[in-house]
Amino acid sequence: MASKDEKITDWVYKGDKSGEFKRQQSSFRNFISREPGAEFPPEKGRYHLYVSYACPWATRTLIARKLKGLEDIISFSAVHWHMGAQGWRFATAEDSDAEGENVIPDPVEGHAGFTHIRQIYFAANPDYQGRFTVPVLYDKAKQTIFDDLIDEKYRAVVLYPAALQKEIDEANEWQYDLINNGVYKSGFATTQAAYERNVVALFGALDRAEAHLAAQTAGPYWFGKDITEVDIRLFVTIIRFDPVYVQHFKCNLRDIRSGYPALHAWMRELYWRVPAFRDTANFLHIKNHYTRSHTQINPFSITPLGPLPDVLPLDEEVPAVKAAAAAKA
Ligand SMILES: N[C@@H](CCC(=O)N[C@@H](CS)C(=O)NCC(=O)O)C(=O)O
Repeated sequence: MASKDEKITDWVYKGDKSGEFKRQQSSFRNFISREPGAEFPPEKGRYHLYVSYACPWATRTLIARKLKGLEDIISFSAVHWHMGAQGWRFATAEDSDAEGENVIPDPVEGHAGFTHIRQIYFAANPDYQGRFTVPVLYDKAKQTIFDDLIDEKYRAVVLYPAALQKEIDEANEWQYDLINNGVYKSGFATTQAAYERNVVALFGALDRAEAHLAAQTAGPYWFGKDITEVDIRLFVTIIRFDPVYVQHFKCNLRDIRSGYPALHAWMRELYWRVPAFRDTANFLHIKNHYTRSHTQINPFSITPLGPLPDVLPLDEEVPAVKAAAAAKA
């Protein structure tokens, strides 16, 4: 946070006249490495991953963990979907509104009595002054944390192949700023100008993604036949787009299901045919978190029911798309 009197719920820094949301840089930048003598070597049971099913950044680590078969190596738990004045909190035995795999109190030894993610940050650094974000990777051996996950850490063989690294980096650069973060910059904007600038840029980037996928004939994924980091990073935003971002963050120039056929097909391919994507998409957490935590946007905390279903089946289209297809045939 920029200063001590900044609150968790101040998404735009006080005194920032631009009205623009600026996501902070992570400060615990540690890396697991196989190099001999590495400070953080890969080790079964040593690391615990804290996530929120609501958070796109956290969900991409869960997807990567599953795709790379790390489930027996790195344990995980998920926080409750509600983020209040103290930030993310752990679920308790009394919570009956947050179903999902491992939505549990802090399971790490030595963390008895921990109620919030912030306590893990302070245990790692009592003078920590930043935000308390997920995902967090906790190192039980060194009792320290990582709060910046996929960039380098999961970059091994499959998801970040050498032959594609340049193209992956290029795609990540515009997609991160304009799409992943673009929805937040649109939704958290506190001036009309900041909103319009960001929402127009967001849809320009979606058009670019749509054109790329429409031209991809080699396979269903971003680069054709193999899933890479780009699919993971883009998916976590696109899967939340219709259920949340269209209405909650006012990203409503179009929606995915009626306005972006290639993105829609790509997203559903991942969701319906690749368990790592479907199993980590928890719409209860996703919808409730945004609509009931951001009370500056939605003061009555009413969660819209639609659009229904959260994700259309592979062989179903919205009526307008069906009608257009019928007219063409
Ligand atoms: N450093 C993290 C940032 C992730 C992030 O911004 N997470 C958001 C939720 S989507 C969060 O936990 N925000 C809590 C806060 O800012 O108080 C990463 O890149 O992995």
